[in-house]
Amino acid sequence: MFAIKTYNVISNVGLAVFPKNKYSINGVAEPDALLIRSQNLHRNVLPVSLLAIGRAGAGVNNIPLQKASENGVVVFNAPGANANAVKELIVAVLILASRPVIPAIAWAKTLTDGEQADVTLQAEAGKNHYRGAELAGKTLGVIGLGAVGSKVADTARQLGMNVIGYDPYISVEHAWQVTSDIKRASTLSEVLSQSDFVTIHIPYNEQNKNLIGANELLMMKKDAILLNYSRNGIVEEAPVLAALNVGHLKQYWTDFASSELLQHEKVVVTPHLGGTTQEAEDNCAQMVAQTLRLYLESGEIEHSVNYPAVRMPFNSPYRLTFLHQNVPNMLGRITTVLAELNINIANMINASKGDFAYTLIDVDAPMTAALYEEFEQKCLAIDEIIRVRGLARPTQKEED
Ligand SMILES: NC(=O)c1ccc[n+]([C@@H]2O[C@H](COP(=O)([O-])OP(=O)(O)OC[C@H]3O[C@@H](n4cnc5c(N)ncnc54)[C@H](O)[C@@H]3O)[C@@H](O)[C@H]2O)c1
Ligand SMILES: O=C(O)CC[C@@H](O)C(=O)O
Repeated sequence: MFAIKTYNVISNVGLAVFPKNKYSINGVAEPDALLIRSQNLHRNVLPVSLLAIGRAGAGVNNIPLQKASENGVVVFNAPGANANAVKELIVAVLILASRPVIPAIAWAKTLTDGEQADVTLQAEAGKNHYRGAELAGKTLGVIGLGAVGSKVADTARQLGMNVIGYDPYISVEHAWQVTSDIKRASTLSEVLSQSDFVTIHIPYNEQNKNLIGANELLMMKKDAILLNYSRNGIVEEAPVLAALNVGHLKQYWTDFASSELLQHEKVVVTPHLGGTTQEAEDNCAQMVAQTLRLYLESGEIEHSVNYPAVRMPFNSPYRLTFLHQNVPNMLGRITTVLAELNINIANMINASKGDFAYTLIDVDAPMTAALYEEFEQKCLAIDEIIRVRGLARPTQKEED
């Protein structure tokens, strides 16, 4: 049995991925895996039992990645699984930022039939106060052309907007997805200075902390509108409020609340709604539950943010897995341990990601508990090996 502990509201479509005869959900204090959304794990102690963390979403800034890597905890996310939901919300925000639909609806609700004019006449007479502007022909700057940004850029083009994209680290996969008729900016200032709207779709990390501050706001057009549906720490709040106060920035729309922002009349805060659609919650939970299950049962890694992707079908009924540091001669040292114990290798694979690496070795013969214990002790005596697991190929019945 594997034990999963969940935090936040996780869709049942995701939880259904774990068969009840093989998994307990929220049954034990020391689980094999956590399945979370925005839960902040930075102050949590990661139990020794913990093999994996699944983030049902894109952003992983709520997870202590370095600590997880060093403790042999593989962290998975659900790349792209909520991108359509965010894109649709951004389209709504662009429209609502250009047309005063929300105040107009609020005003219409106040109308009552009068002696001089009924509500129809009053609505016609008052609508001029709620004149908006169209998106077509305006310029949208998109910072980050990953799963969300590439979709936003595409849809904005379909709405007739000019689009300038900025992503110096774009992946080949996303480069293929981005519509070819957007302008590519090679600097942040290029995208900021030319856009009527700027929308940010990048991860929060040390490098992107405060990416948009006073200097960057000054580069923006007067009366531009800024959207932050990525993370709060990417945009510095105080200079944004100052720019709104002096009329340099027209509006700030964000998915991340703070009491200062909520007070300001030119700020609109949505309560972290980007990925909050039924479809996105189902997609995210299902994708990450499947990768958690794959890792727990077969040792294979897909969509991890801290360890490399490694796929290898079982070549024999027994498998050994090694999470280790990415340093020279690890394979030599691991295979030496196996040779010392007279264990024959049927197949193996090794890959690395940054400072960490992963090796899967299928072995010919089953290992007795005593032999496995000896093998594990020898492996863990090697400082650079972080975690070792022994797995048996799931039977067809178990896979069903
Ligand atoms: N509001 C929400 O509910 C919600 C939902 C989904 C994602 N998000 C946030 O949006 C972020 C992006 O999501 P995604 O699915 O598109 O991720 P993604 O990994 O597919 O794309 C991120 C892109 O940002 C680029 N990038 C990184 N740093 C950059 C920088 N300084 N300048 C320009 N580009 C940069 C990367 O190269 C990548 O292409 C997530 O990390 C998360 O924080 C929020
Ligand atoms: O789980 C959520 O609702 C938030 C998701 C979003 O912030 C993400 O990074 O994917």
